[in-house]
Amino acid sequence: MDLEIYGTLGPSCCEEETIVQLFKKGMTGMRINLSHVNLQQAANWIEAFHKAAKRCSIKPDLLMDMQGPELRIGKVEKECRLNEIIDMNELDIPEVVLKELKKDQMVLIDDGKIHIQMIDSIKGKVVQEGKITSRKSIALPGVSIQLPSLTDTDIKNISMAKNFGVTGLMQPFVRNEHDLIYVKNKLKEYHTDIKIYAKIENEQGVGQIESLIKHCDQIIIARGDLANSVGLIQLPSVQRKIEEICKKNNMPYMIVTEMLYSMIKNASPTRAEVNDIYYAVYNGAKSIMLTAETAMGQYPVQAMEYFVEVAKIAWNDKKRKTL
Ligand SMILES: Nc1ncnc2c1ncn2[C@@H]1O[C@H](COP(=O)(O)OP(=O)(O)O)[C@@H](O)[C@H]1O
Ligand SMILES: C=C(OP(=O)(O)O)C(=O)O
Repeated sequence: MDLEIYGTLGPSCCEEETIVQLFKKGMTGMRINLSHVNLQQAANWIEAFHKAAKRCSIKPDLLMDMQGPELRIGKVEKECRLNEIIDMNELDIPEVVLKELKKDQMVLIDDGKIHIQMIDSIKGKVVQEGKITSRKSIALPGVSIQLPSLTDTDIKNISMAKNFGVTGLMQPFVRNEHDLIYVKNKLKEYHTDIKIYAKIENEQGVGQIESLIKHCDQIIIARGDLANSVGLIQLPSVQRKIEEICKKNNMPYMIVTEMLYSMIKNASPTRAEVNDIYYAVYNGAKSIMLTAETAMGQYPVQAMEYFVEVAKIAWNDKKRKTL
């Protein structure tokens, strides 16, 4: 089966033994999210990853997901209750975001799980409640904040990537071809030949896909942030549009985020989730990826088993149809 199946490295799956189990279920590679940790800090996890691969006699992919122009809150732990009034300074928000806050601006935190509506430039009212934890994403719908393609930490991580056996770079919030050309040149500077995966996470990226294709190896439909930008109810339609552009251009693409979300807490998935995996693969995805399910979920190995088994059925059905 020529399908790439990824998990995300995190506290729930960082032991060598767990990674061995994930490989045995059929995982072909892992992603490390460098918004939560840098390569040096993750050295033990990455060593466990390579040892596990050796024990399973496989050569897996290791993708590093950069910080890039993505906005996140700092180190915070806060339960936000419906209608509670919050002082936004408490959330350790980047300065560039604080500057944009004004009455009625919506603020979406953690891939849109928590919604805060500003009542002035400092205080906001919780209109969709939830618990905020450290380094979650923050988005201001309708506001475009210009940030560099890579952070200083990203560049340090690129300089170390080869030593850690990284095979691919996931570039977040790709806005135009210049983001990818910049990344490609940075990789060249450090003599790394690692592949580039372009994450499409907002409307700007969706509008640019055709121009991105010649500068990357794969397009990623990163549904977490993408849904914040296009609106959750538009997500399936936008996903289909990206898939069609990729297929028309023979461009491999990956589908990621919340594919087995309920398995963060439950030992088996929902009917809707297994359908999502099946149609992602049946419709032509080259790669699929689990995120929080393996990184911080309670059932990382069981989640991978469902992921791989459903994907295999879809892959075989697709092959039979095209014969
Ligand atoms: N390297 C890590 N160290 C600690 N926690 C992590 C790490 N990677 C992921 N996690 C946890 O798993 C969650 C889901 O992972 P991921 O989808 O990569 O993050 P996010 O949604 O924040 O971009 C994160 O929000 C974080 O709580
Ligand atoms: C995978 C995604 O990116 P991140 O985990 O950085 O939010 C996503 O937005 O779907």
